[in-house]
Amino acid sequence: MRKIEHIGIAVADLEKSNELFARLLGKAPFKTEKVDSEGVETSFFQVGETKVELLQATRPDSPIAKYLDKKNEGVHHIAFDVEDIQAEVHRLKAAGFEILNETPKLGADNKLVVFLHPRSTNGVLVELCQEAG
Ligand SMILES: CC[C@@H](C(=O)O)C(=O)SCCNC(=O)CCNC(=O)[C@H](O)C(C)(C)COP(=O)(O)OP(=O)(O)OC[C@H]1O[C@@H](n2cnc3c(N)ncnc32)[C@H](O)[C@@H]1OP(=O)(O)O
Ligand SMILES: [Co+2]
Repeated sequence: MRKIEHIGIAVADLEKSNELFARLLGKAPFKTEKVDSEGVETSFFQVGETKVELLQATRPDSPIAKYLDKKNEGVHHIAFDVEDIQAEVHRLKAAGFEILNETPKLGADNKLVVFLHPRSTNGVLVELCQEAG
């Protein structure tokens, strides 16, 4: 794991949260992107070497909609940048972590992504990211 690639924040209203985070960080998001496979619309703010990813649900069965049904807006996941995502999946599986998708899927910002179940990571949803190339 090389660095924190992004921190994912679940929000109810992306437009309002974009304004709030733009005021907080003193800059506009550098991109917005819909990821239909996850049922989310995202926006990204660059903060030094890492990013803040805001996520709004686009449909009721999205993980973000389900999360906000139970919890408040706030930190939803931490994403780590990895050099070889398949090697990390094998390493983490052997170390006893619960991998949610062993086959990496295409996420936002041209990244291949894998998630670890929060029940195996002290209650924190962990995402692994590798540049898709
Ligand atoms: C934009 C693409 C991508 C990127 O490129 O960056 C993204 O970031 S997409 C982000 C959205 N996608 C995901 O989150 C995919 C992975 N998540 C999942 O597969 C599911 O959300 C889950 C983690 C398996 C939970 O789903 P499910 O079991 O159906 O939900 P429950 O509501 O029943 O929760 C079970 C259990 O897990 C706790 N939980 C759920 N989400 C989180 C979370 N984000 N952080 C911490 N804990 C979480 C939930 O509270 C339940 O706990 P208990 O009540 O104690 O059982
Ligand atoms: Co993410």
